[in-house]
Amino acid sequence: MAVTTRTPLLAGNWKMNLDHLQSIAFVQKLAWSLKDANHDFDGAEVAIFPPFTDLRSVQTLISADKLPIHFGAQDVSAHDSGAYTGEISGAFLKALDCQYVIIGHSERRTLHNETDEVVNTKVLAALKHGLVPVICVGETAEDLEKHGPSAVPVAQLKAALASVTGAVDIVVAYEPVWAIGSGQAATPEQAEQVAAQLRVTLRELLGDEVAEATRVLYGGSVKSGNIAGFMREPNVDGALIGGASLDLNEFASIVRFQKHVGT
Ligand SMILES: O=C(CO)COP(=O)(O)O
Repeated sequence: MAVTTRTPLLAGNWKMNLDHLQSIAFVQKLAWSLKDANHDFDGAEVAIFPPFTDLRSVQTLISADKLPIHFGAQDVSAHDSGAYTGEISGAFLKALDCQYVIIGHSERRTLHNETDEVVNTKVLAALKHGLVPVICVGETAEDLEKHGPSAVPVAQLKAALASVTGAVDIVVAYEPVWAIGSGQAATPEQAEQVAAQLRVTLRELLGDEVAEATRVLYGGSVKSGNIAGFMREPNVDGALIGGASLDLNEFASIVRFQKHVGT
């Protein structure tokens, strides 16, 4: 059996919370808190996804103080530039040192009618601009009842990766829609089952090497009280955390649950 060398990723999706001043205070306190706790930043990567208007402030702080915290945006335009009022180009995000961008979050799929095709064009745009897409997939409660746990997430991943080839750097986040913000997280076994299927899909589409290297995260009502269970699962390489990432102590506690790499 292959040994995993994937570095776990604990990522906070702030959604539409915290302005740029609040984000600066939060990132400073988070860095102090993790440093105080001797967090092994090489053993578990920490990333935050603030609103667009915070990114410049976060970039400046992280770069000036050399904080070992990664960051990304919550969305990206499928287009490079032009008459697209309100949209943000991947080139602009790259210029702000964003490493990641969340694509296809269920809130964008439902509130902004993002189809699988739109998600795919955004994934291609992210890769073109050197950003790592965090591709979100997940089934609704109705899908779960009708099609079982893996069918919809696997189909969404296949659609998101249309025309994607080669040794790409991507992250996949399995976020069951019924678990987001509901307080009702999936069980670690449920998350593992779907994560394993997503990895099989990655293997089919992009080959063994990419499938082995790609982090598959679980997201949906992750808290400090349930993170350990998810981190024990072999195919779950971290978490995408919403509500709990806005609470400094909660987020710091979640981040500190490290998975042993290389076993
Ligand atoms: O949507 C999520 C992260 O992207 C999960 O949100 P909650 O952790 O608030 O359930």
